[in-house]
Amino acid sequence: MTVHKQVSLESTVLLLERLATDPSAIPSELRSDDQLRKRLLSVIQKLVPELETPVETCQRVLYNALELPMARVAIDLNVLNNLKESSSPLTTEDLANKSGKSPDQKLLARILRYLASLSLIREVDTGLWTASHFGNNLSGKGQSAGVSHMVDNCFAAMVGLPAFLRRHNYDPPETKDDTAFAQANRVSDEEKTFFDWLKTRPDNARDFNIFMGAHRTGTQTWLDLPEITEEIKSSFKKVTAGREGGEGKGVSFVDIGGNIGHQCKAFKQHIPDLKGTIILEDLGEVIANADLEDGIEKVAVDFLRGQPVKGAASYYFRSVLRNWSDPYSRIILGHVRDAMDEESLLLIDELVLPDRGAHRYETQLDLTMLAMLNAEARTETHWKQLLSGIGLEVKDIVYYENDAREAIIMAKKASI
Ligand SMILES: C[S@@+](CC[C@H](N)C(=O)[O-])C[C@H]1O[C@@H](n2cnc3c(N)ncnc32)[C@H](O)[C@@H]1O
Repeated sequence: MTVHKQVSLESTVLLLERLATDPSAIPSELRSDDQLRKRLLSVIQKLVPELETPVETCQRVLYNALELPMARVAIDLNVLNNLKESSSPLTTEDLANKSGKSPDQKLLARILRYLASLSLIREVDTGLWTASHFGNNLSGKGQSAGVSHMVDNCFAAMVGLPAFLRRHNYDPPETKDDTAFAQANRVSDEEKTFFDWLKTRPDNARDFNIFMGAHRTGTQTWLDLPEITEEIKSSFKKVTAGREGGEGKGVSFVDIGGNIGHQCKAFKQHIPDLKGTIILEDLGEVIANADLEDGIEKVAVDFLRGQPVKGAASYYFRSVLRNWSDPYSRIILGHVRDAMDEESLLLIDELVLPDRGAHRYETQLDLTMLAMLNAEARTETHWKQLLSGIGLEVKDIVYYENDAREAIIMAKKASI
């Protein structure tokens, strides 16, 4: 029995070693069978902390803070993309020449050695480098903007969270001005919130805006849900019926805090036959960067102050209310409630956390919202309380991603 166990364990380890050293040997079924792939990933991630010694755990965890900043450097020096685009391995000197930044070569070699030790790139010979699956995964436009956003915009707040929580005796305030973000960045009075701070930092804002187009975790989108798109179509018919101008003058979709219009464009693509105007709302300086097509209009709105578009078929928030604690969310939602017709739909595209067993994708987002904005990701019970407290009734919650439970919460004005 023991011998059998040893033999099968040894052969399992050998097999995994072979796959790690030569990723081309990974069976294609493992990449194509998503369930099996996720099971293997989950088991490996759970086994690592179980098998480590204290020294190994410290080596892995204590220096973790270096990983993302050095990925940021790799992106800055264009290392990942240069390797991805090259058909043959590149030397340190090649990478220095192609970086556009003339880095010191000894420094670059140290950085590359570190990146290779994390598998962000591969070291095929002394001073000779090639791309890796891991590095390629981070090199896309949205992903590399995400790395830059995390390091340049969020890192100080994350690192400062312990001191902030100590200062507040582990009972953080709900205000938008006194945050770990504000404390860590020692912000001036005019830029106390992250969104105010972005106003004078166009490079940081650009990375944030690009990342917003790629920040969701799965491949499904809410627009793949026919039960929701059919509801919008039906609501559009009802809100425009009997109105002057009819369907031609109606508003089908208002994306509130819609950034530079990723979802407005997706909406138009998914429901091209729906008449009516699509409206993108965000702060003036944000929509100034939105490049929109016909049929989508932009309106500069501070959603804490009001909702100018009345009686639209649908009002949509994606990843917005997670930025605001309950008192602010009540103000924002209250303005929308006042603008809604009886038949208008409120669509909240958000994480809906389970009461227990939350996924890492959910818990890490929740605490990032705390660090940046004194805000949070909410459970189903919390969402229902928040909405019913201001006269909005949840009609349905439709989940469309399972790891991080992304869902559409559909609500209407509560009948009086
Ligand atoms: C986390 S982003 C989500 C963007 C977009 N909905 C998405 O899912 O890609 C939050 C958005 O809220 C906008 N925002 C922040 N404060 C605002 C305010 N007071 N009024 C209007 N928009 C605001 C930001 O500019 C940003 O585009």
